[in-house]
Amino acid sequence: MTIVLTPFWCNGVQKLKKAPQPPPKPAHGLTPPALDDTIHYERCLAQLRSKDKNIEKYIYLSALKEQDPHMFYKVALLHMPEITPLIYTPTVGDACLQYSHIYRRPEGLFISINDKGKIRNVLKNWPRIDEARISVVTDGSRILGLGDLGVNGMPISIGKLSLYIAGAGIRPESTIPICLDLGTNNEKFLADPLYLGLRQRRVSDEAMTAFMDEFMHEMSIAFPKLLIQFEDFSTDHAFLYLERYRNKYPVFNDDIQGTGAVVLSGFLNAAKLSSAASGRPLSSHRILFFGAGSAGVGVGLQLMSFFTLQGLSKEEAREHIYLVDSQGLVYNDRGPLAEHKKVFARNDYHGPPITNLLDIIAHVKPTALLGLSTTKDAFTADVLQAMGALNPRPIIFPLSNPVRLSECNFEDAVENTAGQVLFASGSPFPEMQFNGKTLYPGQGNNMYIFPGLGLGAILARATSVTDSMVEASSLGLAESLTPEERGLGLIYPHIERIREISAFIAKEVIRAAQKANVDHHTELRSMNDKDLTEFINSKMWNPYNGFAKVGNMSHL
Ligand SMILES: NC(=O)C1=CN([C@@H]2O[C@H](COP(=O)(O)OP(=O)(O)OC[C@H]3O[C@@H](n4cnc5c(N)ncnc54)[C@H](OP(=O)(O)O)[C@@H]3O)[C@@H](O)[C@H]2O)C=CC1
Ligand SMILES: CC(=O)C(=O)O
Ligand SMILES: [Mg+2]
Repeated sequence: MTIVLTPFWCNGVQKLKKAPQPPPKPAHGLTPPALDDTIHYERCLAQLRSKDKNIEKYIYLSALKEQDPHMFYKVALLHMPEITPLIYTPTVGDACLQYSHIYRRPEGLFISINDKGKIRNVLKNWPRIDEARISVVTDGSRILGLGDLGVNGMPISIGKLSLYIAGAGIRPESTIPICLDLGTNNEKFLADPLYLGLRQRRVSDEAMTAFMDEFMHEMSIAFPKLLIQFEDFSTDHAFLYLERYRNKYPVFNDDIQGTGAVVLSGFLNAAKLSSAASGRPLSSHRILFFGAGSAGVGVGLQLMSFFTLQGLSKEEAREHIYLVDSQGLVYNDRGPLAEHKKVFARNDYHGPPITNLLDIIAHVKPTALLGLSTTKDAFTADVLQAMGALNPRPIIFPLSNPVRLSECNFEDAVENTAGQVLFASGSPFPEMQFNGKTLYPGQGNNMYIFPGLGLGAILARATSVTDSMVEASSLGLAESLTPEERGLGLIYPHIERIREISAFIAKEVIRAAQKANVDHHTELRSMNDKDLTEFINSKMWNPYNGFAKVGNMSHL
């Protein structure tokens, strides 16, 4: 018998403030006689697969999630490789572009600049205040590589939280997707009669900061146990608000820190394979970032921090990293630079700007080329061949999302490096045959990090998310490869193991929180690793067994 959950939007706010109850079993006669959970699961999969277009599959899955969350998460968890690209990148990119047209019902909180001065009243309308543990907050200003989508960014917050639930067993009721509406500079949306957001251009930086200060303060009062994940803020605001709030509230920025962690992890596993082929030590790597925004610089900072842990000075660590932006190689003599790029501006080049990627590669001789530029096909055949000529096993990560903005595809990377490429992309590519061998692309996406990082921070009741916690998530992910996965040459684990991986990452994150003294759940300190892992697993919400058996997180 399938369990039908009444969507909480239908119930009225007052009623919903009560603790969640197990869903009532539908009374006899209210479901068809032969409705069986196992067969219904097959029925749902068949309905999903009958749709031709991914956006239709997205719409079907959104409806299933609302009507029968257990079935939705069961399908998602048992078919992660098939479902993740539908509820997350790349399809979520289309869902955002079309949100104002495909919108059917509210899911999440919308807080606009017009709510300034009374944000508290809006937050009070959230039906499950006591349950709230994690919120993904976007202002829609840089959605994936698609730019300013205004309030159409909401599906990003929804999609990330679905992955928290599927991937780390966060209770559905404990999640709050939030989209802040501070206007949009997207002319097409402003002219669209169906656009769902405020019909005004983005407010000034000053007005935004005043709004953000009130928002963060009121969030901490309304939801005292909440961890906040900032998502897809434009790069200047991403760095600004992370620094402004990170020592005051439990908050992290997924694009800077989550991406930094996932890419460091993949880089470490790739570097092992690359070093085995070249004999070069880790300390000889030169990493070229094509793209110097929140993601590129975030990854650079994470790599630099790792190199300093290996005993290098900050200056020595910095030497390993080269940035390229839309004006070419980033170096000090080039002229004024955006604040976030300065840390990696080169001091060892004084000539005219180098703008062509092939020329930059000839100058830098990189061992690794990472794309975070939103520039489709920037890694041309010539670029890929140049990387192959420089390295027996070149590390090439085209990480821009969605897939249509990827700097190259897997097939081209394989063919232009004689199959030697160590590859990871932001959005998924299919495996391929090359010279009689199956080659597997990695997916270097922060979805491997944030569920475990968030779960660990929540369970530790961390008062802030420290750099050491982020680093622990990264090293935990790198370590979580099984011997079988290493044997296949993978640099990221199979996504089917996401719960196991998230539990491991959460354990590492909790230990790091304890070392940094930011944990408030001090009972966890005396647990050995085995008991701590069991504790983490016992807290994961499980869609298979029905609501009654779900762990209760209300004590956290
Ligand atoms: N795989 C993952 O997990 C993640 C992937 N991403 C992806 O990374 C991408 C970038 O995100 P983010 O850093 O926040 O975005 P930004 O827009 O802030 O950064 C883009 C960067 O690319 C540079 N750039 C743009 N065009 C070119 C070009 N033709 N040649 C060289 N450089 C160029 C820009 O240069 P300039 O500074 O001069 O404008 C800027 O430095 C997005 O597609 C996003 O989806 C982000 C987070 C996680
Ligand atoms: C994956 C992600 O966070 C991004 O592309 O922005
Ligand atoms: Mg993002």
